[in-house]
Amino acid sequence: MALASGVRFPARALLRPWSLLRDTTLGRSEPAAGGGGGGDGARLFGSQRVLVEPDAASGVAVMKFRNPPVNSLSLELLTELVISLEKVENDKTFRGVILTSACPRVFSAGLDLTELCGRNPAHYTEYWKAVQELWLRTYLSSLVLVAAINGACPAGGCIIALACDCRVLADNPKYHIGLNETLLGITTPFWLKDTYVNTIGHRASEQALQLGSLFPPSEALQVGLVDQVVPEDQVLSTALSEMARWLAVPDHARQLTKTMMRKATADRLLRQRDADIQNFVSFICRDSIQKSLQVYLEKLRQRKG
Ligand SMILES: CCCCCCC/C=C/C(=O)SCCNC(=O)CCNC(=O)[C@H](O)C(C)(C)COP(=O)(O)OP(=O)(O)OC[C@H]1O[C@@H](n2cnc3c(N)ncnc32)[C@H](O)[C@@H]1OP(=O)(O)O
Repeated sequence: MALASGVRFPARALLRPWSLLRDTTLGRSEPAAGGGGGGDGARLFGSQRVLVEPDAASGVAVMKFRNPPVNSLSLELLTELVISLEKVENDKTFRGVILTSACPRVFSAGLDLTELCGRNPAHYTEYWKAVQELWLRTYLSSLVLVAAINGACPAGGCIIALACDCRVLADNPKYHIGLNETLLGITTPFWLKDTYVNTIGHRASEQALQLGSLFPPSEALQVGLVDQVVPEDQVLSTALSEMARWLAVPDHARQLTKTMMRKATADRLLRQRDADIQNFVSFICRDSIQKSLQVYLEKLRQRKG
């Protein structure tokens, strides 16, 4: 699978990349974006953990994460997301994608902590490459990406949302969004910090990153982390209206402008991807970091209700 930024996929994906995209959505598709039929289109794009509901008429695909219970970003989900996005991007029918969750109450719980605990350096290397790849693929996408955030959106979930062009958040006080890495005893890599700064500014990022702040909807709107907060049942329709606004602009001009705005940030990572991986692997392998993550994961498992 030729991917621009060179992520290594699991062996079965390399041998038969589309094995990850076999249709598992038959009979389960909901109506597609813009009221069109998802039927045959859904068969083209669906995968086990990523449902894609394409609407060729509007040129918009709704991509839903389905990795229950909390859409944690496992290696498999990261891989399927990258492949699904690439597939939609390569189909010139599509000009926009709405990213949302098929799991109730959670957009994404962020990186899968079981991928970060008790594994070996080769696994961490593969995993971090996949994280980088998803970020590059979304951040530099020529498509319009709108996040319809219909649930909690911490850490890696927020990172996906930040890579989109526009964010619509459901107005539920439990749906917090932000980068809370410090509360897990880990730090945000420079390229995610840069994305935060680009979105909410330096001072707000400095404060929010150090405190590991997770913002409820009203505060997320105030700080500029999301563009709209709407009642939960209007998240998708609002995301579609936003999409229409962005698609009203000629593609070439919008794309050139997006590249102009984002290239420097992405280039900083592209110039030092290998060093960033080594940095991550040596950091995550430290005993103290492993301990912090295990304590956090244990607390999560014990915290019920
Ligand atoms: C250089 C160092 C590394 C830099 C990395 C920088 C970038 C990003 C980092 C990250 O993304 S780290 C992950 C941070 N994520 C979180 O802190 C979120 C943790 N989860 C929650 O707060 C809640 O689960 C939720 C998302 C608000 C949902 O709450 P809900 O009450 O609906 O579900 P729970 O009962 O809490 O969870 C159900 C089930 O899922 C497990 N789980 C939750 N989050 C994760 C996760 N991120 N990874 C793996 N597993 C997770 C949780 O333990 C429960 O499991 P069981 O007890 O049912 O087995």
